Amino acid sequence: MLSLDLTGKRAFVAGVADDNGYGWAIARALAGAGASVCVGTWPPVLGIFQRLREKGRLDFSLEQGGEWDIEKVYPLDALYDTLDDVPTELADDKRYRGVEKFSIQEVADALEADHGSPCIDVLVHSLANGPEVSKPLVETSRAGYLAALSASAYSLVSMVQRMGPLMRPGGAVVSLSYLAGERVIPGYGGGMSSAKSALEGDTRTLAYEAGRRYGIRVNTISAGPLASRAAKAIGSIGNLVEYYEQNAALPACNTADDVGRAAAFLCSPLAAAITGETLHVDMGYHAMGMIAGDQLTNE
Ligand SMILES: NC(=O)c1ccc[n+]([C@@H]2O[C@H](COP(=O)([O-])OP(=O)(O)OC[C@H]3O[C@@H](n4cnc5c(N)ncnc54)[C@H](O)[C@@H]3O)[C@@H](O)[C@H]2O)c1
Repeated sequence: MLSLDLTGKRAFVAGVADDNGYGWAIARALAGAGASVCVGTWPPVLGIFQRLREKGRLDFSLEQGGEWDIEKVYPLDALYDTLDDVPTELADDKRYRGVEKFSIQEVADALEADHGSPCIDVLVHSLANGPEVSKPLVETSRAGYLAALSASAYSLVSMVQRMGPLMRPGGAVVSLSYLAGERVIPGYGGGMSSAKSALEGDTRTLAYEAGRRYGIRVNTISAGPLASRAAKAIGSIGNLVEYYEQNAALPACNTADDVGRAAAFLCSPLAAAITGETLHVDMGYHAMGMIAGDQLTNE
């Protein structure tokens, strides 16, 4: 039988702060396939994530039964490449108090110090941030647009640049994109649609460059809507889920675990020839050119 086996592999999943989002579902699927999983958590939500974990409020169950656990949580703010990029004002920000070594390079150094080099087989980028996401693009400020691109797209480039050297040949990178990068989704503003376009374009270029340099693959998953903490902050996510349930090719909305399993496949040897790809995991919604009428669904 073909098996999706990641035994003996280590994954670093950036963008995990609760058990609702895509990052968690991907971590769970990777662990279910046998990988050991480290996560990167944004400092402002690190304390709450650690408290949830200590109090046993995170669902560590595996789909096939049994439980998994996180190998190590690393604080990570993907806006900053090195310690020199961290603004001094952050020292006074109580959300960052007591948290150190959270720039991308410092996390790469910490991974190397903990596990040696090379030490990573799977690198997951499951994070995004756009301070003006609720503003239409046409009303977005330059600062808001660039902040969205910096947190949500350049962060992938920086992670591959700084963690690629820690990856074993045959390894794989996966990020999370959204249909707004290629089609108009009203309400997904603030330059976030531009950030997803950049993420998908960069996936192709990085597939070539990191493929030649480190022998790794780089893909992105364009996922359907999920009521994660980040998506709830944007609002109207419930309507979007309902819209997919009515109008996707398969009339349903994908689950977080659907995306988790697809990511685990992309990171496994089963996908050894797949790189530079944007894989839609959205019940085929992306393929629709016109929404389905009842007469078609009832046939
Ligand atoms: N939820 C959806 O409907 C949907 C659809 C398609 C794609 N996505 C993408 O999936 C990915 C994960 O999002 P999610 O919806 O699962 O929400 P989520 O809230 O679970 O994950 C987003 C994570 O990004 C982290 N983050 C924000 N700014 C950061 C920074 N500067 N440095 C490090 N981490 C930072 C947050 O703390 C959070 O843990 C994102 O790229 C998102 O755009 C989400």
